[in-house]
Amino acid sequence: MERTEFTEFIPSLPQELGLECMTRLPYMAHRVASRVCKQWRELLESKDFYYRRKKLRYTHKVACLVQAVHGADVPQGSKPGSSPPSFGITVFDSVSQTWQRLDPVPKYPGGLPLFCQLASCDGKLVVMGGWDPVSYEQVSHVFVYDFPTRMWREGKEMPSKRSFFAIGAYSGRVYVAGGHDENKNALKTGWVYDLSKDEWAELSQMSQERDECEGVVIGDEFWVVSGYRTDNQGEFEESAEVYEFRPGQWRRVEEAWVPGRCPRSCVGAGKDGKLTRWADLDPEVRVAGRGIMFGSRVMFIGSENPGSPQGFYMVEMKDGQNGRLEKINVPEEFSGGDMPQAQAMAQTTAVLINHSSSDAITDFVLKQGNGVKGLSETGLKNLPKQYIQPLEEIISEDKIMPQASIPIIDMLELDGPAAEESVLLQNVKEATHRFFRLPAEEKRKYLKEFSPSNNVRFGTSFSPEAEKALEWKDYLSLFYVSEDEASALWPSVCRDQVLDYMRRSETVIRRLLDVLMKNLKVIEIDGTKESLLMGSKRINLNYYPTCPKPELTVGIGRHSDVLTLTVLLQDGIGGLYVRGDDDYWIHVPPVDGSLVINVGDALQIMSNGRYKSVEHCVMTDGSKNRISIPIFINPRPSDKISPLREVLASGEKAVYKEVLYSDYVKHFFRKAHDGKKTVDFAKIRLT
Ligand SMILES: O=C(O)CCC(=O)C(=O)O
Ligand SMILES: [Fe+2]
Repeated sequence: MERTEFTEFIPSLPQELGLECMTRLPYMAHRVASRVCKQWRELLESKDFYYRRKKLRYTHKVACLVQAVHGADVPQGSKPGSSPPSFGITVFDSVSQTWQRLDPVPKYPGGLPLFCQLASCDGKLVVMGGWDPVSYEQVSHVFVYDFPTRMWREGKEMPSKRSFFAIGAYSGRVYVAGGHDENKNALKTGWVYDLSKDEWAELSQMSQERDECEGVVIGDEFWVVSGYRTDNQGEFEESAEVYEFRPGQWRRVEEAWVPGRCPRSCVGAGKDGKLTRWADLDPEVRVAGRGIMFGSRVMFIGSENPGSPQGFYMVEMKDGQNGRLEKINVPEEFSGGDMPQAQAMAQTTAVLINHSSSDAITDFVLKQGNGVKGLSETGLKNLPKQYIQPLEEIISEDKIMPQASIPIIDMLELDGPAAEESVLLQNVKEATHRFFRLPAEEKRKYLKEFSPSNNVRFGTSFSPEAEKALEWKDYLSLFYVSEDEASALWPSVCRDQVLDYMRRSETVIRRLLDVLMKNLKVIEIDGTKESLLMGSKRINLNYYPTCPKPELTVGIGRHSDVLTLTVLLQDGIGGLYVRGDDDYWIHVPPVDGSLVINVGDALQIMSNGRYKSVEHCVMTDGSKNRISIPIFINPRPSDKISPLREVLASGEKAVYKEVLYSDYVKHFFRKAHDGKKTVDFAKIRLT
């Protein structure tokens, strides 16, 4: 029997009809469909087919997000102690509600350069610049993604290196302006890249330098919003520059932006076609800030409450008012809330760009932070004054209230006169800086894999194995066993000063515990109680390097400490927040010569909930390095903790059961920071 050649797209359907069916196939199904046969692949990848779909209006916009990719391989030569952050481009189709990840760009098996900029131009996705994720050097690569063929190609490199610039595309060209060069000099220059000719040309200069400005194309203008000058690092300006495509010249606009506020990711063209801060658009997403227009709909990335997980939302914008906010279901793999970050180089997250599988209309770029842990701009308050007072006063007036978890206490009489105290504090801060200034190879010796002792550990983040996002922090953690052990094993650049500080903080710790216990009717801290309350000690030297994108990450996510008390010395930078009774966050300002005392979970359990452990977190700073030095006062690992006998003596019902402290700590470290949930581990459940 003679074999029939199937030349139809769909066997037994006339070619015309088969083509009609193929045209209706949504873009997100093209990848799979192109594997059906050569004929389908050729059709789906052809330009004519794309124009046909476009003409018949079967194309629509999709959003492209730069998201962290978990579990990527660690390239050789990466920074010590960490795998470089790995990012990929996710495509979200709001019509079919489907999510896909694009192949990595050429040269970057891990996905993308860090901090690269994206634009959509002529239906193609253009990726420019950024940093090499291994060496953290600026790169000038250009990559272009073609959606029909799903292929990347390399474009002509940018004329020189430039990061954190504004980008926008218009009529087959990509415009870049501002940012900074290799030497961190803010730039007022700009370039234009012609996509089809693969050529770069220089633009005229803006009126001033604009580092970390943000770009958006509105109508036939390229807006370069805010940014700051080299000498005013981080001082975001209120002005913008507008490049008018037609005459090809810049115009300066004053009062275009909220001064001091970073514009990155937050800028868009609103429904009236004017420059908009997405954060102002929908009050329901209280920690919004990132958005993308899909015609009359806007996709938001944000949280409903400060600190609560970040989600994706869609809102219909009707005339003059916003419609109901719908939560978009995001498969776990693409939820992108927490972003993995490299050691002390935590960073970007997502760039959402408006491209279409077919047609790019307005280019827009949006970065999504791991705002998951971010705090709302509105929910912040300053620490009430009554918490800032001398230790003597607090103790003598019995002011440590059962509910108080955040007294800041003047560190009077550590163990000696005040002048000595300030030298002591200065010394330990300097020792901390000395340690973090050591060359990487030196610090590396104390990484988990290499450290001579489990009691000395250099690392990053909190529970790196459990967290999807690492925190923007390095630390040296020193568990105190004995003076001899410490002298032998702790790094010599800081050992003596740290030991001295620990030794002399003993007095203040005992006095605090005395008064805390007195309030619980514990008359005497005998040997057993002493072990239970302060049987083991650890000191951390925390280092939060300047973060190029502070709005996108955190130093430490929201958590409470597991222990009895934390005695924390911070430098003058600030950034520590504690959670107040309501859902607002209080900044704990640095007060010279003072310590911050945090009540921990173990004390909450032992006091049967009369003292509450304090939830806190640390925000990153865009222009300064910060250090902090907490001393962690713990029960011993082998102690069983439960509400104290004295607390229950009057018949009060125990709220917490007895738990082995080491089990409690293990439970804490098994997961990422999650506010105060750990304490539920010890809660007695009422059935
Ligand atoms: O750096 C700070 O201010 C807080 C540090 C902290 O919360 C911790 O190490 O548990
Ligand atoms: Fe803490």
